[in-house]
Amino acid sequence: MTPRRLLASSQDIALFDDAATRRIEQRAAAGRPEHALMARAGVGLLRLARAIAPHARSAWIAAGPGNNGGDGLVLATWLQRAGMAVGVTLVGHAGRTLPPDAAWALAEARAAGVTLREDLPDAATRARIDLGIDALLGFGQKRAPEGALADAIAALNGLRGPVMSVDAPTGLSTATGAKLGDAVVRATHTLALLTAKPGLFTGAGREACGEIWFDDLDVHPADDEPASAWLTGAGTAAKRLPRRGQVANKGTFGDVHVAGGAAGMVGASLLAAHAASLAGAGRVLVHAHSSDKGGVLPVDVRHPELMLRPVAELQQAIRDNRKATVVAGCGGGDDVASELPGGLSNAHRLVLDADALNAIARDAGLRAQLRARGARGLPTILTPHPLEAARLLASTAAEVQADRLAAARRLAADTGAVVVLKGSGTLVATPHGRVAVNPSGDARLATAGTGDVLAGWIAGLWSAQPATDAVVDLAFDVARAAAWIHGRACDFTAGARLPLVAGELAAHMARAAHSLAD
Ligand SMILES: NC(=O)C1=CN([C@@H]2O[C@H](COP(=O)(O)OP(=O)(O)OC[C@H]3O[C@@H](n4cnc5c(N)ncnc54)[C@H](OP(=O)(O)O)[C@@H]3O)[C@@H](O)[C@H]2O)[C@@H](O)CC1
Ligand SMILES: Nc1ncnc2c1ncn2[C@@H]1O[C@H](COP(=O)(O)OP(=O)(O)O)[C@@H](O)[C@H]1O
Ligand SMILES: [K+]
Repeated sequence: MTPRRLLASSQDIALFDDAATRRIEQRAAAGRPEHALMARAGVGLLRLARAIAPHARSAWIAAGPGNNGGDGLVLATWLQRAGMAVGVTLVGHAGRTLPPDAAWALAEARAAGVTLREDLPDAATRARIDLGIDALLGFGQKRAPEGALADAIAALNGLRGPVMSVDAPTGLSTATGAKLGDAVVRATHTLALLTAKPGLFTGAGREACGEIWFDDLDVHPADDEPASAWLTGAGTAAKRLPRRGQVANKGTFGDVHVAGGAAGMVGASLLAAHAASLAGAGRVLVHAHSSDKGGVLPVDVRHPELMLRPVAELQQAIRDNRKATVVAGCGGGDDVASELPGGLSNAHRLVLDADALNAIARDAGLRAQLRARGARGLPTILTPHPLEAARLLASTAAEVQADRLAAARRLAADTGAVVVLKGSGTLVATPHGRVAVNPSGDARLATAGTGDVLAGWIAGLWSAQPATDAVVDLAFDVARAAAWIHGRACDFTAGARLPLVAGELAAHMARAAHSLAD
């Protein structure tokens, strides 16, 4: 297999944590001649290096003390043989015994006449480098790079041309996507080797990696090892597009009730409601708290299909329609708390966002009710951003971000709900520990109200699904599909520099969904 780009995959991609990658590496090495895997890694690196810098005449490789450095040395040998001016800085080698594969790669580089040094290239030399290679540390890194490693990272980040990270950017945890310290390589391209690792796709990973490519070294890792997590592919989102059969009527696609919209925040509930209707719901009813206080419009004139109803009608409506989907908390304020006991007991499908999550974080009784729902087979999807997740976990946003996968898994297990942990590389986790990482979207979504649109889209898409699959599987799929379309909407805007305004997001999501159906 030649290296391939991962972020635009149609299929889900298996991700493997460090322990699983280690097992895969050991099994693969045992069945091959000595150094064959590392030699094969060098071929993949050469192919991508040629693709990203086809006219490069000089390359600088920063090679660390382990097998990641070994991969870089194999690449250095190939580039040297191809006639390129190649310089290698060996970082952290002094006083260490190299692992056998890396020692072999060093001997090969030396034999090929590669210039090996221990100091960094000076400024004048750096200005002439066409391609930088970060082969300092890969998935063996567990602590912050310091000293000579940090200096080499700074030198790589100061290059004017492309920088390719071997397997992972140095300074990034391949397991969690968190920065290990202050020094992190900011690559233009990263080639994941052998396995795709979750940390590349979430938290600080995307920013550090640049374009992410993958070469499985012909090992097919998923054959013998269960995936630790999955990267969502377009096919998963396409699979959940509602089918609108010829004889369907609006009842086929269900009702969504939106509970939220405190004074000054009515827009949040309308954003969610509009998204729910575009995503597929048959009818959408908005119960905004401010309407009871005389503050709401009798109609959303831009979206007159939305039915604006008093809050007082919500509980009865949920009891009367046992198939309704409820989304609570968007622009909720404190008032939404009073709707939660009834919603948690009776809503057939429940999406909880923003202030509904904050209310549950404050109230042990509501938390117990949430868990009891799951035990009764009633599915819930929670859509926290990191701070809301931290409140539910009695933790801090920084702790959540330090290991987003663990936080999402723990919250899902604690609550019995499917958890959508938002942010760069949104995660979707089930109570039994399944995790999907969303590859679409970028910081154009970092504007007020885009989370309300996501919650509403989830509810609308869910409402339109027939109840054929197991409840948790369906909730997991719907959340993954909605997150994928939400991110994909970025590609339907005018350009990369301007934000995606929440009021226009659902229409862009509809375009993204249509492009999937084509
Ligand atoms: N074998 C093969 O055939 C294949 C290998 N492959 C390649 O191997 C890479 C993994 O290699 P690896 O296990 O040797 O770990 P690597 O990331 O090079 O780190 C080296 C050592 O550095 C140390 N260290 C860590 N952090 C540090 C810090 N902050 N500051 C200072 N030191 C630090 C730490 O050792 P410690 O000091 O903890 O004893 C660590 O063990 C993988 O990413 C891929 O590129 C693949 O191509 C598949 C084929
Ligand atoms: N840098 C980013 N990359 C990808 N998605 C992002 C980024 N920043 C924000 N988002 C997405 O935008 C949405 C913001 O939601 P949220 O934080 O709840 O804001 P709000 O409450 O204002 O709606 C989430 O879906 C989040 O995943
Ligand atoms: K690296």
